Parts: sequence; C-alpha cells; structure tokens
Amino acid sequence: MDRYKLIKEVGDGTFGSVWRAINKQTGEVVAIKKMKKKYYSWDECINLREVKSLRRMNHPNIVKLKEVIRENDILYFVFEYMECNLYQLMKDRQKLFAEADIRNWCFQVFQGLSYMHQRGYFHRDLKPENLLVSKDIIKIADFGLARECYRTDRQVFVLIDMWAMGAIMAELLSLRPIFPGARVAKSNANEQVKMFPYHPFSEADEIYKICSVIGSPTKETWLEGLNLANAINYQFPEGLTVVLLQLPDVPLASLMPSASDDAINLIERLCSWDPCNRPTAAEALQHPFFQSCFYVPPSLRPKPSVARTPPPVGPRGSFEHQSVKRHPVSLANAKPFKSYVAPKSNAAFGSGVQRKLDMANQDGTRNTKPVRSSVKDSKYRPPGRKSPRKQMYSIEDNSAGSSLNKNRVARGVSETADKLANVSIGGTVSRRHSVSVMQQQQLKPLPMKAGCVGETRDMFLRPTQPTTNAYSRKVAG
Ligand SMILES: Nc1ncnc2c1ncn2[C@@H]1O[C@H](COP(=O)(O)OP(=O)(O)OP(=O)(O)O)[C@@H](O)[C@H]1O
Repeated sequence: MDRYKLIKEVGDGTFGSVWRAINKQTGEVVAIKKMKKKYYSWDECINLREVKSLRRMNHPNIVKLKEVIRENDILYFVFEYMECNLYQLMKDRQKLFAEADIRNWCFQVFQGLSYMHQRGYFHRDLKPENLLVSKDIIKIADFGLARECYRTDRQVFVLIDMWAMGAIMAELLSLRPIFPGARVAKSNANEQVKMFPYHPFSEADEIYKICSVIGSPTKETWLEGLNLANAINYQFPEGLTVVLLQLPDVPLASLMPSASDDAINLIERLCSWDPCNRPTAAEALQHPFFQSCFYVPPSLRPKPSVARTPPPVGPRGSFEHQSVKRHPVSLANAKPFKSYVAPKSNAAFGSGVQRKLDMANQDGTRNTKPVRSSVKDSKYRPPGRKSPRKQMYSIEDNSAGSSLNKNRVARGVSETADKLANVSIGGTVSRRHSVSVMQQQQLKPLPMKAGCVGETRDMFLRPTQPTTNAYSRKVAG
C-alpha cells in the first residue's frame, strides 16, 4: 500500500470505505476500497463475490478492478477512479435532468448489464449509489452481492436487475425514489413492525408501496405471483389500500409528469410484477426510448486515451425537440445487441506476489453496430418468455458480501418467493429513502417550462423544479 497515497475519503459503504488515492509511481488517480472486515487468509479474499465477479468483467460500463491487496490482514481493492455516483448527482438537485442525459446514462448501464448478464452474473444491488459517473460516462460498481447463475436460471435471475433499473430510471426522471422506503436502525424497526404490519419499515410496507404505484398483481399481470401468495396465505394489499388507507392509484406518468411516453413505457415494462414480462438488458436497448442513441465503438474513436470508455451516447438533439417524436421498433426487426467478449481469465496468482489485474486489453472492436431503431410505427412489445503480510491479487468467491439486508428497495420484488415468504410482521428491511408515496402525490404543479412540447397533460403538470428534495441518504464527501 505504500505505493499509494490516500487523498480523501469519497464513500463509506456497509463493507468498506472508499478513498481517492494516487499511485505515487505513475501519478494515476485511483479509488481504493478498504474493507471493514479483516481477512486472515488470502483464500478468504479471493473467494469474495466482488473479486470473483469483477475479475471476469471487462467492459467500459463496469468499473475496473485494478488490483487486490492484502496487507496486515486488511483487504484493499484498487479501482479506476470515478468522479461521483448517481445519487450524489441527484441529492441536492432542484432542476430535473434533461431526458437526453438520462437516456445516455441508462443506455450505458444497460450495455454494462447486458454484458454482465450474458456472462451469467447478476448484480442484485443496483441503486444510484452504485452507478458511478465521470463526465458523460457511467459505470456499474459494487459487486459485493453479485451472483453467478446457472444458464437455465439466467433469464429469470437477471431480471431482478431490470426491476431495479426501472426504479432507478423513475428516480432519475422525478428526482424522487419511486418506491420510497426508510432508513432505520434494524433493532428499532423490529419492535415497531411488530406493532403494526404496515409500518413504514416493514417489507409488507414496501410491497404496499409498490402496489400503490403499479397496482397489485392480477391474474393477468402475475398469475404465478398470486399462486405463490396463496400458497403462503399472503394477500396483496389491494383491499387494505382502499379500505384503510384510501390511497388512490398512482399513474406512473403523474409521478414523472415531464417524462416522455417512451420513458414511462420502458419503466412500466421494467417494473412489471412478472419477471418474464420485463425486457432483458439487451432488449431494453432496443426500446424506442433509446431510438436516438448511437454508439461509437472504441476501435473507431479518435484518441487511444479514451478507448477504454465509450463516448457519450445519446440523442443528437435536445430532448425538447424530440419529446413528441415516436419511432417505435419491433423487436422482431431490431438488430440483435452485440456485446463485448469476455476477457480471458487471469493466470493463477502466486501467493505473496503482487500482481496487477490484466483488465486493460479491452476488445472494443466487436461492438461495431450502433443500436438504433429502424422500424417505425410499430409498437414495442415486451418480450414474451417463459500469507505473507502483503499480498496482491488477480482474483476468485464470496463471503463478506453476503448480507441480503443491504438494500432491498431497488432490488425489487422479483425475488418473488423470498419476498412473499418473508412478508411477516417481524420482518425487517434496511432502506435508504424517507419520502412517502403520499408526499410524492402532493407534488404541486409548477410553472410550465418555456419551449416544452408535449401532450396536453404535460402542459398542466410538467414541473421544472421540484419544490422539495426527496433524499435522505448519506454520502461521504
Ligand atoms: N471506483 C470508485 N471511484 C469513486 N468512488 C467510488 C468508487 N467505488 C466506490 N466509490 C464510492 O464509494 C461508495 C461506496 O462504495 P461501495 O458501494 O463499493 O461500498 P460498499 O461498502 O459495498 O457499499 P454498500 O453499502 O452500498 O454495499 C460508492 O457509493 C461511491 O460513492
């Protein structure tokens, strides 16, 4: 570690604190994650999920793990440095993001996810804090909960991440969490939840909040989920919504009045009760929301120095000019997504030897086609599917990153059986948001944005500046 100079703490997560640091030899700025747990053997380290999964990832939209160091029983991950995370960009922001920016970010994240999912990994902890941004580039980080899934399960498991992406997209568009939870001490929550099953800190409440936004599942939207619920004698909170709490339905568009129809449609698809109705990442890239996105492969980029990260992708014009255009695309006619090829595994590491991860040999030549819609006036359809004191490493499985309670909000309801089975009065959940759906509904219409073009409803509802900031998450720095 003496090769690095720690500059400033930039993040403090459940498992580690993250520092901006400089490599004294090369001058390179890096991010060093110092794990909180002690690691007494090298075997423990190489079996961490974060290590096992990240060593296999080599994509411009997945944060690069450069080195793993164990020194005095402390484990350090050396990552490429990113300026901030998406939550930091949102938390103090008053003005909504341009939809073009959101499109650009989401397009990149879906590319990273598509790459990861095709290799059999799913993230399971997607949230704004784990999407890191530097200029126009966004990368997926924090693979502490990432899991590998068998080929047969892949289609279903990876769709967990897609739910989270729907929630993140909605949050970006409204600057508010769409299914807001609360962050509380678990011990407190336990007591309080026992007293009232729909207490805001319970999992039941989280399901309730989801139902109040997207409606309770029906036979049409999620028969399997209803059967599962029946099997464990669980009733979705539709009745309670009406009888006890009198919450009206919340059309998604009213929570994001400035969002285009395409954006709303994609979020609705992603946040479908039935995982099989959610598009995969590759399919999401073909959604009309991304019709104006283009991608320049690294091999065609002018400067080698930027070859490891994609250039800004996104609309060529401003959103204001494009918001009423519709170029729906039929999946049947859409070009298949072409992904990066998995990097070759690193050679086995030698104990006690510092070794750099060979993550720099990215092959960008394969992703040569821009993802673009070509067929007009057809409707997008969702897919129908059923030691030495000092060690450094090149990587392999898991132990420390196994707490499933980290954050369930963004991870969503697709862990169906899990979630339904755990809906009990004593259940606890750790969450980060604190604003209720009721508060979201009380958003007052603000003056119309000059120059906006949209449908009639937009003209009355389009806010340019939310009056309150919905965030309560804590971020270092
Ligand atoms: N490569 C990086 N460059 C810059 N900042 C980073 C980097 N990696 C992480 N961070 C910052 O540190 C924060 C915590 O990192 P990370 O999510 O990896 O830790 P964690 O302990 O796993 O957190 P969590 O509680 O979400 O599980 C991130 O939200 C981000 O703000």
